[in-house]
Amino acid sequence: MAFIVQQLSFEHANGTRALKGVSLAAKSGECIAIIGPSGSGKTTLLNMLATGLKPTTGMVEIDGTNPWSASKKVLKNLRANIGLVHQSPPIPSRQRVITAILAGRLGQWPLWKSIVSLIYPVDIEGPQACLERLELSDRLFERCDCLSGGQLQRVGVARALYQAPKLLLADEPVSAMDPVLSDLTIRQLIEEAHSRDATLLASLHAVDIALRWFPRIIGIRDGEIAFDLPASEVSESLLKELYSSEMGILPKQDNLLTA
Ligand SMILES: Nc1ncnc2c1ncn2[C@@H]1O[C@H](COP(=O)(O)OP(=O)(O)OP(=O)(O)O)[C@@H](O)[C@H]1O
Repeated sequence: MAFIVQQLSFEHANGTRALKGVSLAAKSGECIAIIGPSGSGKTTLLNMLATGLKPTTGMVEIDGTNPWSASKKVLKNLRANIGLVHQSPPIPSRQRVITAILAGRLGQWPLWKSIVSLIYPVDIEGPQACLERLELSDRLFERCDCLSGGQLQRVGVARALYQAPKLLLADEPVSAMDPVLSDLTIRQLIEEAHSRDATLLASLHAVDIALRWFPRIIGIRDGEIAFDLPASEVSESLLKELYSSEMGILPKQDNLLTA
């Protein structure tokens, strides 16, 4: 699902300007990584595309629709086609893994089915298949508060795979995983996007993973786009500039590529 944002700005209630005039566009089926220092605005941008935050100024258009001037019905349909993987999945701790994954389709099901799914699993094979892709199928009936941080993140990814959205947004989806599982999980997200011509936009602190898997890289710093380039054109000096501290301290290349 294509999207366009133009001159997008967002100011938090306390006056922090998290985004300052961001413009970018993505086509259906594109896979894009957003990288940048902590606090640069990555989560804010993803939340705006997920229609969870309304821009202070600027325009968002997803699949040709401005969510903030759309009717309730259109907005509901749009949201059912947008999946957001949170860095810390907002899953009630006592919930079972299967229920958490089924919740991915709450926006697509009629009300009665959504309510039943919270009490009784209305589908077992679907969630199981999503967990298998992430090597977690043995945890289908486990309670979420019995999982590690990295396992819980994979449940959040499984929920998005089960939802099968046309716009897949992922906010630091592998930050709690080891390198092997991080690679596996990102590969699954990319394959999912390719198989359904869905657009994938993922924020990542692991620059090596971003460069390895994503053809297009957007660098964001202090609420502004620093670069938007094919991965092959993201140079060491661009990365050093992106991550250099306000104090002028430059990161070592080794640190960037193993973040
Ligand atoms: N609820 C909030 N109230 C006020 N300021 C906020 C709020 N949430 C985030 N911010 C500020 O907005 C800016 C952008 O934050 P954001 O979470 O988008 O950055 P990020 O790039 O995702 O950071 P990280 O990599 O650490 O997750 C930061 O300066 C942050 O302190």
